[in-house]
Amino acid sequence: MVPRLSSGWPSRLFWWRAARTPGAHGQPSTRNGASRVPPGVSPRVLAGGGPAVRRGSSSPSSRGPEVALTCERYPVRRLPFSVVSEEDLASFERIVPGRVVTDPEELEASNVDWLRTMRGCSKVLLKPRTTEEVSCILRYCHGRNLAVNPQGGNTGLVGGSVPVFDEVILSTALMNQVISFHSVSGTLVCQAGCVLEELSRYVEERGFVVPLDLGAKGSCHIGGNLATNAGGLRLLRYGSLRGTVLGLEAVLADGTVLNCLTSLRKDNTGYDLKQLFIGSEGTLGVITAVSILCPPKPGAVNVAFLESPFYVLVETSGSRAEHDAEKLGGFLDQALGSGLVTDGTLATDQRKVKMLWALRERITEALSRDGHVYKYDVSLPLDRLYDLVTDLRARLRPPAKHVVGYGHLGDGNLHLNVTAEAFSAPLLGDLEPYVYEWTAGQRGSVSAEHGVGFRKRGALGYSKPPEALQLMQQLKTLLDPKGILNPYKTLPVQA
Ligand SMILES: O=C(O)CC[C@@H](O)C(=O)O
Ligand SMILES: [Zn+2]
Repeated sequence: MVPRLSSGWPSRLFWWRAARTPGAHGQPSTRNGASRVPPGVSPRVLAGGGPAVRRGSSSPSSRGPEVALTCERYPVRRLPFSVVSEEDLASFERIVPGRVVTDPEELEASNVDWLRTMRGCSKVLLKPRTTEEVSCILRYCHGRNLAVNPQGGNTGLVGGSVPVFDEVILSTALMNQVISFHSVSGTLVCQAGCVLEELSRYVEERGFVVPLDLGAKGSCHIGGNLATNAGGLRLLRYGSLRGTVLGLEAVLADGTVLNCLTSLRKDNTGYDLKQLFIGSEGTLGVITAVSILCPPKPGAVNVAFLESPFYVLVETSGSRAEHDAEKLGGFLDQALGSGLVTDGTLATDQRKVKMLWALRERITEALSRDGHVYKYDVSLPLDRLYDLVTDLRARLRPPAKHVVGYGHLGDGNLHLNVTAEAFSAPLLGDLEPYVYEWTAGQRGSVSAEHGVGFRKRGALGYSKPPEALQLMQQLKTLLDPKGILNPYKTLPVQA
């Protein structure tokens, strides 16, 4: 069911299909089992709808019952870090005056993840504005053996951005300044706490685009994007952050500032150290500033939305509207003529393009309204991408409600989501390790783009050999010997 497109042409390509598990309740399906609209997306949205809901836009407390403490739901033991004392709070107050948050209500939003499935019990949140302040905080915490949870927009889906116990939360929210923008090369240098959507607006006003786009753009921070090596909606077109990031600045666990914030296109001076921090999820250092290459804003954008039983969104971007329209028209004629595609709609004007993208971007939000969501984010060979979904639909019974498969077709990335009314340990047992074994059987990856965080660290062995895991551990010990940075995350669970 994959439309054949000339290689390298589509800039973004997504798909989804939804169906109920046997015996589950939910919205009516069409005869072939596919919903007419993506799950949870109302026809009103299809017809024009409201603005896209941003991940993180609704406060956790406004969305249902109390979230269970992570340490009560999952088998995890607190490591022997110190406990924050009154004296520590006074020291923090000297480092970031007026920006030490201890109010439990304010802390709640930072202790709970966006999915509302993980909750820490941190007693303090710090809001530095500068790299020097981050350095002082880490030097202090290192000396006192206090664990630290670096936090950006808290939009992650693997529990990497919230504390597991009482880690000090170090937020980048106030580190939101653009440092420089080069109007010829498109090189953007900014602090880590800049919100992705605001950066997008900033560079688009100057004729460029950020090479990264996500449903969570309204809340996520660029530093968090780098720390998690976020993939997102433009990866097929512009490649991963590992290619578009030119440099970064990070603060190490002991407070050392590592300034690799270059903007050079070529720099072949030995190890590419910035790559260590991209995707390290705050376990090796706290990213404080980034330098990123922004491509020119495309002059023409076309979006095609093609229909059933799979829904595919194809975006093309180029510089000459007539040329692009002709190519896309040729493809659509061929796809419709061959019966590969049954129906579709095409958009070139901004409003409709945005509306079509909202359908895709809001699936995560829609799923979160369906109860507890078990999320898997796997890379698979393209010809097996959907088999895992079909397989699970046949296997699972209630309390599973919906098994939804969507993702990034062009990247071979399946987002497998299983919903249930509430968390169920037996259902988790039905899903894991089955999903991971299935993925490993295809030589796939158990985390295509969401990272490892707290949730996937037990599954790393399905995608990396023991030697690679050992090297990861050695690097962690080298850079953070006391293990204070984002503990309980990203590295394999220690026996
Ligand atoms: O919610 C998910 O499973 C995927 C979220 C995100 O990576 C997306 O592609 O929309
Ligand atoms: Zn995705």
